[in-house]
Amino acid sequence: MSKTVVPPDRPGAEPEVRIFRPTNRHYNSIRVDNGPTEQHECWGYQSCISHTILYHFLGICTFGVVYVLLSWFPVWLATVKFRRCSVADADTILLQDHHKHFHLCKIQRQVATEKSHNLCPELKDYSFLQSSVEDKRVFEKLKYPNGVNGLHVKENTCIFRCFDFRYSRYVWVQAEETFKLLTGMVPGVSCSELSAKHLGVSDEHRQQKLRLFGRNVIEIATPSVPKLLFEEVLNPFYCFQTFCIVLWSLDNYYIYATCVLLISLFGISLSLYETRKQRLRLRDMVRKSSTNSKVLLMKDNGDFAECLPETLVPGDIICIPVHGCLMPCDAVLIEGNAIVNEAVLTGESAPVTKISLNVGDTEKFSVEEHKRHILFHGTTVIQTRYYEGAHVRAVVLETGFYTVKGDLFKSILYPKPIDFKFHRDALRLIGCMAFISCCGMCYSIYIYNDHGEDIWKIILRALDLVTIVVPPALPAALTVGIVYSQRRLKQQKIFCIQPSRINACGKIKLVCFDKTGTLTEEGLDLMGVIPAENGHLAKIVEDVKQLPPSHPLVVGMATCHSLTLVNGKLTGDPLDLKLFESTDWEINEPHQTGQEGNAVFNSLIPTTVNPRRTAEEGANETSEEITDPMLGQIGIVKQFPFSSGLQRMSVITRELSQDCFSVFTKGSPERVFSLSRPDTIPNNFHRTLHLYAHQGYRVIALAKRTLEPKVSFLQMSRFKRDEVERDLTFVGLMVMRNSLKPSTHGVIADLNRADIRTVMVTGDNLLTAISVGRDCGMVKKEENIVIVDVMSPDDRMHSAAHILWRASNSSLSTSQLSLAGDSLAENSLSEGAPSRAASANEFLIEMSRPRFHFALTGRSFSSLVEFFPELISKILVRGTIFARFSPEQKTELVERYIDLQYIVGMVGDGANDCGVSFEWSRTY
Ligand SMILES: Nc1ncnc2c1ncn2[C@@H]1O[C@H](COP(=O)(O)OP(=O)(O)OP(=O)(O)O)[C@@H](O)[C@H]1O
Repeated sequence: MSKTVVPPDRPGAEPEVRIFRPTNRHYNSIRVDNGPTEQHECWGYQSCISHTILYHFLGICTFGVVYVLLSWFPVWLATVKFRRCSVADADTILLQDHHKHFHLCKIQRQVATEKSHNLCPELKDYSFLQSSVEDKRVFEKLKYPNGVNGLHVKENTCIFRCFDFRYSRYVWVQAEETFKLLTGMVPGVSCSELSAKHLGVSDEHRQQKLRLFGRNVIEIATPSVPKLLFEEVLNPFYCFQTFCIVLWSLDNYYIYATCVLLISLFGISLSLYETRKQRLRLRDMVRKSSTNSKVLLMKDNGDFAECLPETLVPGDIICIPVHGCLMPCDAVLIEGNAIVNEAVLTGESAPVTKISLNVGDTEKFSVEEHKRHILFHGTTVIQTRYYEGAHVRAVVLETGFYTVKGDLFKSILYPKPIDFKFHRDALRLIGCMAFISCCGMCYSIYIYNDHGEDIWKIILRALDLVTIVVPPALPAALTVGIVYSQRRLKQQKIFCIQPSRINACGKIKLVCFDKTGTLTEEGLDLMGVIPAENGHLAKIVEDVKQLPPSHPLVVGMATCHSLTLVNGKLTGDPLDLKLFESTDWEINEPHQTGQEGNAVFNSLIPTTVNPRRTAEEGANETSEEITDPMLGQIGIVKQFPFSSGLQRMSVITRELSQDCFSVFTKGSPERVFSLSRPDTIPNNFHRTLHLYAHQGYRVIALAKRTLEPKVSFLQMSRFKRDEVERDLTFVGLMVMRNSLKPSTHGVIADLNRADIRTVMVTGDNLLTAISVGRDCGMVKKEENIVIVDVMSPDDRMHSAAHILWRASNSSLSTSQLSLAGDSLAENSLSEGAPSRAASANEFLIEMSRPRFHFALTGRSFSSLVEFFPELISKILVRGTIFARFSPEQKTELVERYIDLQYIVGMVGDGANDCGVSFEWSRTY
């Protein structure tokens, strides 16, 4: 620590003594967090006159060759042009990204606030900045008497250091002596803190934040043609080509040199044209999904004012219009609900219901876990639902490139470099050739010299050898090839956002398919419902209308969904739509029927459903029914939307003429089974599920719970998901037909012919997936499927982790599955038993003789990863059916295949495949 005496601000005032923490004066590097999983490394550099002179001297002396060479190698450029120093003192940093690529970034100094004494309360969200500013304030002021970035440095002005890298800003945190990625969302903020926000941000605070975060725009720079040309021409291959053309011209090979020149010019122009077109298309895409419409902003005094979307900053409170809007930022709903179309992010156009944050939820807020409360930038709000007289309000979380949409565009602009073996081998080959040409060069110099040739000829001949060994027209040929394939793909309506990956696609060895909506039709047909009666699943009822309207299965099908009326048309998840339509009930949304402002529950206006009345029923209505319009109407008062990971959705409903609330949960039979009271599970549940799933039907289960009459509306509105989804009463099953798409067979057959493995990874039931896998030709008739059940250790049963191998059909004889006399049932492998592990290996080898496929569920996959990591690769190379996989597991599976050196393609259609596709497009 060192004490510094700072001159007084006012005449007569005492000089201030400030204590500075020692900064890291060593030349070591620092690590910079770039999100939860990525880290950059930084080294500090400072401009210095001697280095600058050296740099320009070398550049001028070599006619610009040094400038060009150093622009390819940032580490050398930093060494030659700057002086090394600690990161705390640097004005330029050398940054190594998590792909191990180097970049040079200039450090900027920004003014944080004009009134430092207001800094603490105002910028309390950015306490890290505060420490940075506070420690440096006086020091910086003395250093920059003439102002920073055109802003006059007034008394008490604070300055912070930052650098921008790939549309993200990193801010220097003095207390931690590191740079931190700037995020709008305050790290560690709780849901209750966010939902308790009732007033907007002061104008002054907004100005400061605007300076910190920049304008709320996603502006993709389109480099000018000369800039692109410069970047394109300044690539080592084209420079080598120029060298060859000059050499051949000097050697009188005019025609050959002209030909290569023309080919190269053609290649460069074509690649320039395509690159620019690509950038322009991307820019237009961003613009199309952005909005310029004014936003209603809540001010710090509670008033509302209109503002331009580009001036929004994190922490602002905005009002979502009743009739929807295009979201200008990422914001979390704190009041009211919204129906959103997220197709721009997920590809799924079914409306998604977003609900406001629970007041009093002390949980830490996280984008992943609280997605259902977040309205994402670029998505369309179709409608809003609100408390009477209140606005639908949301707190801005992130703006501009910091939003999820911004992330998506950043990943397109800066894809993960492809580590392609082919590229590495090509470079090795060029290296070998260069070595051979060097040997040849030395030999020819020796021979020509021996023959007494003149020096000019010796140089020409020696260099000639290099140009012969390394083919100079290679880059032009590659460019033309890629552009041509891109055009052919476009004719097939296949658009490629990264043309350089086309070459890699030719090397795909395995394609993972999602099932529903990809291999099978998006729309499902309801085959029938199976109500549970007296602890038994009765016969299938094909027409739901045959059941009484008050039957819990019918009420559940009519209420447990997230359907909504958009312009009078019922829209939502196709599965929910089919189930609802089969009940012949109708749905009413108050603001759709012009009852805006009518509060059915005094505060919340819910969606209501009721059985459609036939003309005959209408005529026979009793006077009581006519006077009480609420009779028979059921309000959907709270929704827990469908989640792929949870495999279920729930609603809380109330019959308007009654007092108590009911819960309906609909989801995968396994999940509903685990949430239901055991005494309510029908005795033939497993048998019935097996029967239908085995034939490829999609089976959904429904369960119900009636909440106690004393539960008030307020208590109900505060219920968390796990508080209501328990102790359910099993109600019945819904069986749906899920037929293959007409093109599926052909595509799988084509891939099989091309010797590309096909794999299904789905969220659906294992038996349904196996059946679809057989139907589409992924598993041939004569081939067998072995189900791998990996059991976790069970303390109660005193059993270790073990694997059970089961045949999926009876055609697989026990002798085929048995090994060394073990019967199928006994063929289990226990953790920590080496002798058994060896037998498992043999077992797997045995399996591969006739063609076998493995099928496993997400739960078994997790246990396999945890308890038998050594078997993963063996199971994956034979694995074809992966069922009940959560979106995260789908991503993990693709990564595991990549680790096994497969080049993987992923075909999916919905939000639950987005993680994989997004990851894959970055990973490969
Ligand atoms: N709208 C819904 N309501 C309740 N449960 C559903 C709904 N949609 C699907 N499910 C259940 O959740 C499970 C997982 O769904 P998910 O969307 O992850 O995968 P999937 O649609 O079955 O298959 P795929 O991954 O091939 O698209 C489904 O198998 C089904 O049992």
